[in-house]
This record gives sequence, structure tokens and C-alpha cells, in this order.
Amino acid sequence: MKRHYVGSEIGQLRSVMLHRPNLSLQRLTPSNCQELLFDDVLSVERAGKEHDIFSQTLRQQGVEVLLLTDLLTETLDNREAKDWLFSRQISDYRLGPQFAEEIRGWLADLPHRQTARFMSGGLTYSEIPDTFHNMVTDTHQLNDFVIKPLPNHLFTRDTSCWIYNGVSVNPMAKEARKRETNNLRAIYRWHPHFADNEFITYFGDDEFNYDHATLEGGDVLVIGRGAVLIGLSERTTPQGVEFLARSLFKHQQATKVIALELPKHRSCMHLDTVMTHIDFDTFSVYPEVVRDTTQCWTLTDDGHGGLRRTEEPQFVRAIGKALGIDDIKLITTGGDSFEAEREQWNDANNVLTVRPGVVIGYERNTWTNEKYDKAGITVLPIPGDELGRGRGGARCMSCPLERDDI
Ligand SMILES: NC(=O)NCCC[C@H](N)C(=O)O
Repeated sequence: MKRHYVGSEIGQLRSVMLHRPNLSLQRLTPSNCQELLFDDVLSVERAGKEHDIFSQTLRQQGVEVLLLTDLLTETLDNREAKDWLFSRQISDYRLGPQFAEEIRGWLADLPHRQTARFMSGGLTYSEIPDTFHNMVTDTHQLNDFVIKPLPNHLFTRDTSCWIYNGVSVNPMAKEARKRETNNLRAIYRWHPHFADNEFITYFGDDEFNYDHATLEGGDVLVIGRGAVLIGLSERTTPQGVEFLARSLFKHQQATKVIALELPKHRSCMHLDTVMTHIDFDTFSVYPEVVRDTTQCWTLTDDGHGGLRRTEEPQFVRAIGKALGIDDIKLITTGGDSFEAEREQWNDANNVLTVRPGVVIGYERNTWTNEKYDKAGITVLPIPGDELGRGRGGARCMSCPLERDDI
């Protein structure tokens, strides 16, 4: 069995990366939560317990669960990795050369677990030694952040995504999430779990300003059989998709990328908030957004390093063609239009398939879960009253590292 390979959306899931949030959620307040892309503040303890149930549910299904803080802690054991990461996350240009050097030196001597917690949970001026004095410290309050927290690490799906034999480490669209990518780049480059294996890095691992070429994993569905379905959303641009598609074709990992146009709204910020693949021939969709008339293109290799683009009259037909299935079934969000809108907002469509026809989803979405049940899809329910306030469900909160083909 290959160590890191994601062959589909629905084949047996074998290994995932999750992030159990703690410190970063403690930093969320009513005055900063919107900027940090959360709709509310959370009960940290309850969110942690809900997350533990999610991990437990996965383990009970035979899925290996790796936690981002553990991986980051172990990555920091490598001196080169630590220097590289510090120079990106705590740069001279962010804090000024003197203060940045002092902070890097101080963090370097802390136990690595503590440093890893600060790298995702953020660091305030009240938490650094009061012997640091300079113009930067003089002009900040104790509760200001030296390192801003990254509470959206909770949504490991987005920052990096494994597609067949490789990974894209994604240039994120929103300022609040851009620094997440560096943590993942360090893990994939230096953590022995990854560094000792061979895999392709498709996109995002260079020191470029990716500018408008942004891409987030919530938009990327590895539907299998050499095809990848990607949403052009609030976060993922056609420019980002072009780069990823070229790289997939160059490395002969995919033969087709199907791109779907989405509205640019927070409620459907990624494709997986409105559409997921749950069984061989079955997708869950929110029909207010994913409709018959949704614009859709198939991209293929033009044979010269570029892309051939074919407009598709109907996205369902394009997917069916890619998978070799005549009759694709769509299960729509449950209830009347009020209930469906409320359940989509609470991630009823954002379920994580653990094997064909078996998904993990929030128990609160009773209307949609009933429809899954009637269609023969088994829902393994998890609580999400707190976690859901970050606007993401089980699919968003998981980054598959190993999954079977279909
Ligand atoms: N794939 C997803 O839809 N992820 C959810 C991300 C939620 C996070 N608060 C964000 O706005 O980026």
C-alpha cells in the first residue's frame, strides 16, 4: 500500500490529518472573530470534546488520525525546518529585525510542543518576556498579537490537499489563512512521515507571490478515475485551477479537470459546502447553488504543456462521463426551502465519506440526514454545535492522506 495516495472521494479512507483546536479558539472574541473568519465565539472545551468524538468516530472506522500539532511539534525537532519556519512566520519584515530575532531566539529555546501551539494558536505581547523592549513593543498593548492565531487550521481540508500521488500546498485567498500554508509546507518537507516518502508537490511550494492564483482544498474533489472536480468559488480562482491542472497533467496524475462556477458568497465559500461525493454514483448537493444551469468546463492536456477547454452543457453529464456512470444521483439538502437553507449553512452537505455509502456528518442536520438514510447512505453522526460556528463540517475538518481508488 502506498503511504500517501488519495485515489478518490469515496474509496476506503485510511489516513487523515486533523487539527484539534484549542489555543486559537481561546483567542477568538466578538471583536476579532469576523476578521478570523468565524461567525461567533465558541465554547473551547465543548468544541474540543466535539472534535474528540469526530476523531474517535474515524478511528472506529479503522482510519489513522494524525494531529497537526503533533506533526508540527515533531517537525520542529529538525533544526533546518525550525529555522525555515521561523523565518517565514516571524520575519524581520513583520516584527522589525531586532525584535524578530529576539522572538525567534526565545521561541527556539521553548519545548517544541509549546512552540507548535504558538505557531497555530498565536502569541500575545503578554506572553513574551517583559525584558523585550523596543519601539514595536512600546507601541502595542499586552493583548495584541505578536503572532496572529490561525483558528482555521481546524479546517485541514483547505490548506493542503492530496490528489492521487501528490499534494497541493495551497496559496490561500484570505489574509487570515495565508500563514497556515507555511506550517504545512514545513511538515511535508521535513517531517519523517512525509519526507521519507516520495510524492509530487503540484503547486504552492515556491517562494512566489501567487497573487490571484489562489486555491483551497475545499474546492477540490478527487472524484477518481483520473478526474478532479474543482469549484471556482469565493476562494479558488480560474488562475489557481489552471496552475494545478497543468501540474496534474504534467505529472500524469489526472487526465481531466472539471471546473464548476460557483457564486462568490460566504455561505458557499468552497465547493464542498454545497457538493460532496458520497457513493459511487451519488453526490450530495445544495440545489439552490449547484443547478442544471451551473457553468462548467472540462480541461484536458493540449499536448504542449497547456490546457484544452471544453464547455459542458451540464455538470452532471460531465461528471458521469468522467466516471463512466450513466446515471448520477443527486441527494439534495433536506426539508423545505427554509430548512434546507439552514441545514446547508450548518454543513449538511459537507459530509466526509469514509467508504462508499458511509459518511460522517453533523447530527443536527436531521432533514438532510433523513434523506441520506432513505437513499441507503449510512450517516455516522457527530455533534457540531460549537465546531459548526467556524462554518465547516466533517469534510472541511479533515485532510485525507491515504484513500483507496474507486
Ligand atoms: N472546506 C470548507 O468549506 N472549509 C470551511 C472553512 C471555514 C473557515 N472559517 C473559512 O472561512 O475559511
